Amino acid sequence: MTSSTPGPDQNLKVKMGVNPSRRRVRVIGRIRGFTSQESESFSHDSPKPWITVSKPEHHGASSETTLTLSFLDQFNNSRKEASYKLDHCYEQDEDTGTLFAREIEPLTSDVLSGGHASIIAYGARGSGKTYTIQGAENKPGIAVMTMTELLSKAEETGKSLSISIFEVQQEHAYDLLDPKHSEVQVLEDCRGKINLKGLSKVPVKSILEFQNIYFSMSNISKSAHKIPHEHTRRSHKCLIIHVLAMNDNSTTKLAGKMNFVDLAGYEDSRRISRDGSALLDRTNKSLHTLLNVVYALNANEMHVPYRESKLTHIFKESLRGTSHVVLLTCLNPHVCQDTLRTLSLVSRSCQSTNHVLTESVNNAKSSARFKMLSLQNSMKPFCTPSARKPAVSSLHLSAKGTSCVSKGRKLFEEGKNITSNQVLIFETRLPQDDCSDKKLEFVPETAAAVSPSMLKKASQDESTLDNPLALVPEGVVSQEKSIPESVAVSPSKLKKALQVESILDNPSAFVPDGLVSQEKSNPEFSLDPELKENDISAHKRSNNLELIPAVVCEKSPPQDGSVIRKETLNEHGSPPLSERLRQLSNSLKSFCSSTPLHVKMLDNGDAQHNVIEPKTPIFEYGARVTERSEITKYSSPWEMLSKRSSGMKDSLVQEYLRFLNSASKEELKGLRGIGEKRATYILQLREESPEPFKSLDDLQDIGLSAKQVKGMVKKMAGDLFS
Ligand SMILES: Nc1ncnc2c1ncn2[C@@H]1O[C@H](COP(=O)(O)OP(=O)(O)OP(=O)(O)O)[C@@H](O)[C@H]1O
Repeated sequence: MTSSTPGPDQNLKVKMGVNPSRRRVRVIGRIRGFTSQESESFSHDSPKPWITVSKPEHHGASSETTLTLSFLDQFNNSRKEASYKLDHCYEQDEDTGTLFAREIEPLTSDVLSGGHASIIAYGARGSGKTYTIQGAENKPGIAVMTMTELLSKAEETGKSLSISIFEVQQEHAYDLLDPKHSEVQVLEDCRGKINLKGLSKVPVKSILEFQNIYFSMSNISKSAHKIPHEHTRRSHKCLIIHVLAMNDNSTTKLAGKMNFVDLAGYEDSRRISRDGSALLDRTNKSLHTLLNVVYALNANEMHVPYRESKLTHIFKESLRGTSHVVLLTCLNPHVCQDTLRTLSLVSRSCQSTNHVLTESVNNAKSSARFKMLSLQNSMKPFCTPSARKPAVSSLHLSAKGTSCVSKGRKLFEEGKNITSNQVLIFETRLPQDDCSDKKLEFVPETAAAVSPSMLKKASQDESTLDNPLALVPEGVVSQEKSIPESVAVSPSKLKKALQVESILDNPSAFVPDGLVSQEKSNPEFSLDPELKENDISAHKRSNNLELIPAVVCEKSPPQDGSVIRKETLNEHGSPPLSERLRQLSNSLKSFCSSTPLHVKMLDNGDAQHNVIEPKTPIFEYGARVTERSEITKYSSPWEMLSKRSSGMKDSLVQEYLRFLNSASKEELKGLRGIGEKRATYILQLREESPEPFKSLDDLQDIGLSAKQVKGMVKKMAGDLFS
C-alpha cells in the first residue's frame, strides 16, 4: 500500500469546537484507530493518520467542530483545504469508553424514564461503525456498554428489558431473531404511531445473555443465502432495546426505547459497475434520505421525509419530538474518497442555523435554511450598483418571506445590476443573539448566480459541495458576462440537486414552479410563485417583457430551441405524459452527443474564472479499486451502446415514477393498469409523502406486480417510436 501511505501533505485536520450544539440531531465524528495490519504496513515509521484534530475554533454562541481537510493536489503540487462542520470529533486515541461516557451514558436515564434515543453509525466501508456499535473481541462497543448500564439501572427501578434485532435491506426489513427471518411490516396508524408487525422481542436479563444473542444475530445476513452479489448483502443492522415498566394492574407497558443502527457502509455508486450500482443506489438513497431527515429535523422543517425510506419510517417515533438522536460519523484514518464524501454529506445535513427555535421565531424558520445555502464568508458582493436595470430576475425567498420579496424588489428598483438569466439566492439572516426579534435581515450582498454547468462543477468537486456559490467567478455580474444556459434554481432545489447524485447531470430539471419566459432573446427565467399578479405586471411593464405562464415546471425549455406550446398543456398545467416522454427522448439524444462527465465543465477560457478543483488522491483499499474512471471508460461501441441504452431505460423509468408522483387523478387513470381505486390510493399515498414512488419496487405498494410494471414501461417506450 505504498501509494496510499499518508504523507504529511495529505493530512486531514480537524478543528474542534467545544460548545455542544443544541441541534435536534447531534452530529459527531470518530476517527477509527489503525488495525494491526495497517500498523504493520508502516514498518519503519509510526503510522500517521490522514485526519488530525486541530484546536477549537469558536463561532460565536454556536461553536461547532470544523474539519479542515488539506491534501496534496497531484496536478499542481499545491495544498488544498476544505471545511466540514460537526458537533464534535473523537480522535484515534480516544477509545469507545470515552465516547460512551460523553455521548451515550447521559441518555440512558431518559430512556429509562420513557424517552427515546437513537445512535446511528454512518460512514464509508471499513470506517469502524460495527467496531463502535457492537465492538470486537474484548472490546465492547457502545451497544454492549449501554446494555450493561441499562440492566443495572433497570434492576434498581424495577423495569425490565427486551431486545429486537433486524436488518433493513433494499427497502425490506427482516427479523433476525426469527429463525425464518420473516419480513417485518411497518404499519403507521392515523396518529403516526409506528407498529412493526412481525418483529420479535426477546427478554434479556443479563449482559451475557445479551451478548450471546446480539453477536450471533448481527452477523447473519439474510440475503447472503439468496443472491451472491456483494452489493446485495449491504444492509443496515438495527438493535432496539425496549424498556418495559409494570402497570398498576401488573401488565407491562413500553416505557422507553434505545436504538442502535449500524448503517451499510457508504460507497459511491459512480464507481461501481452497472450490475451493482442499481442496488447500491438504492442503499445510498436510504442513506441520503436519512441525512435529509437529519437536515429537516435540525432545520425544524414542517415536513420531515420519514416515509421516503424504510429505515427512517421504522424509526420515525424515535427520531421526532424530544427524542435524542446521535449521528455518529465514522472516519477512515487513511486516504479514502468515500470518507470525504460522507463527511461532505453529513456536514451539509447539520449546517442549519436552527438551534431549537422558540415560538417567536418559528415563522421564520424556513428562511433560516437559506443561510446554509448562501454560505459563508467567501461570498463577495455580487450586486454592484449600476445604471442598468435588471431585465428579469428571480426571487426565491422563504416560503412566507414576503418582507424579503419586497426588499428584493426594492433592490431591483434601485438598479442593482443583475443579468436576466441568472439565479439569485438571497441570504436571510436570523439575528441569532436576539431570538425575540421576528424581523429578518435581508442581505443582498450575498445574492449570486449559478448556472447548470457551475452546479455540475460543484457536484464533481468535493471541496466545493458545501459552498457552491463560491464557484461563481467574482465579478461575473459586473462584467456583464452572461452565463449561458443558466436556469433558476431555488436554494432548496439546489441543495437537493447537490445531494441526489442522479440528478446532478440535469440541474435544469430543477427549475421550480413559476413563470418561464419563452422569448428567445431572454433565456428562461422564473419568478417566485409568491409574487402577486400586480408584481408580475410591474415586472412586465418595467422590463418590457412578454411573460407567458410556463407550466413546464420540472423541465427547462427544450434544448433544441423548440417551444412547448401552451395548447399542449393540459388543464392541470402540465404537459401530457406523451409530451414529457418526447422531451425526455430529445434530451436523451442531446445527452448522448454531449460531453462526457469527466470533461471540465467550465470552459470560459478565462484563467481567472476557472474554478479550482482539488483533486482527491485516488488509492486502492484492499481489493476495491476506487477509480472513478470505471464508469466513464467504454472500450467498444457495443459497451457504449449498452451503457446508453441502460441510461435511457433508467430515465424512462424515472419519468414514469415522476408521473405517478405528480399526475392528477384523471391523468393517472389514463395509464394502463390504473383505475379509479388505484388512482385514489396513489393520491392518498402522495398526501402522506410528497414523493411516495422512488423506485419500481415502490409500485408494489399499490398492488402492481413487476410484470405489470414492465409491460407498462415497455408500452410507453414503444409509443415513442409509433
Ligand atoms: N477504533 C478502532 N481501533 C482499532 N481498530 C479498529 C477501530 N475501529 C475499527 N477497527 C477495525 O477496522 C476494521 C473495520 O472496522 P468495522 O468492521 O467496524 O468497519 P465498518 O465501518 O463496520 O465496515 P462495513 O461498512 O464494511 O461494515 C475492523 O478490522 C475493525 O476491527
